[in-house]
Amino acid sequence: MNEAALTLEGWYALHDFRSLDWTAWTAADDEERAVALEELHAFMQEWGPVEEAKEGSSTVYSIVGQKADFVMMFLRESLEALNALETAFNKIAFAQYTTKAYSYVSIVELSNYAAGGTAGDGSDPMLNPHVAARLKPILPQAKHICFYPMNKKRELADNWYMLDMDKRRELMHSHGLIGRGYAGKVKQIISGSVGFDDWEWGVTLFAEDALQFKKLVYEMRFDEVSARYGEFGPFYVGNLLTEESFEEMLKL
Ligand code: VOV
Repeated sequence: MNEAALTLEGWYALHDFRSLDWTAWTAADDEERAVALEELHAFMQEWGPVEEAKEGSSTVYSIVGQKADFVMMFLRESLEALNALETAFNKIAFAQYTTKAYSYVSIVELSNYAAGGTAGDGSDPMLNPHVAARLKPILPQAKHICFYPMNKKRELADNWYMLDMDKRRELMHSHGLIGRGYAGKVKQIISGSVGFDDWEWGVTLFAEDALQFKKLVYEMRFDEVSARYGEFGPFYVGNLLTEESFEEMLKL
């Protein structure tokens, strides 16, 4: 049997994409809208204490284009906690003015291809602050988000899972080098979703300049890992929503 890469897992992730039902929102009266906004505010107010307690991280971005209107991204300790969050959202009055657009379930993942950092000596990798910060990341309040799911190909001629460990490590090294060229411009969170969702990984990118998403993803297309083995799902791109800008977006 071929050697699987060892993976470390951190927080579970839910990307919860919703669309606004503008017909229902505009048909509601001022009081109904006020109640909905108040409950949305209360829902979002709970995110801060969770982050302070280091039990997770949360953020919300608008989505540009027709695939969705906004995405709430949650990182939590367990699938139960993610489940409780989506149910809690569904119960608030504001949710009645939204429809479900898409969702993605995964877990923040680090593999041992780039050996440095991932402990192989039996010690608890979470004791390494760099590893801990990667696996349980506080989501940056970057202006833009880009999310897409992806697979590594399993075709007869091009099968990632049939490559030996040394070859995969070599290819991932080159992948990492391209990524490093975007240090300070793009922050990536890679989450594994084999057994959890329809693709093998979720890729979440954050940047102050959205153009850097295009530059990075394009450059990576020429790297063998992506050029030969990458398969990509739908792309979602959007803008950071604060409580204020979220309300502004909903103002009639
Ligand atoms: C923003 C920069 C950036 C940087 C620095 C970076 C580096 C690295 C390193 C060092 C490693 C290996 C160790 C680990 O961390 O697991 C990875 C791992 C991974 N990556 Fe990456 N990646 C980036 C960015 C980055 C992008 C933009 C994509 C999407 C690919 C594209 O074509 O659209 C991606 C994908 C992945 C995936 C799916 C994995 C897991 C592969 C597996 O088979 O297990 N990644 N990645």
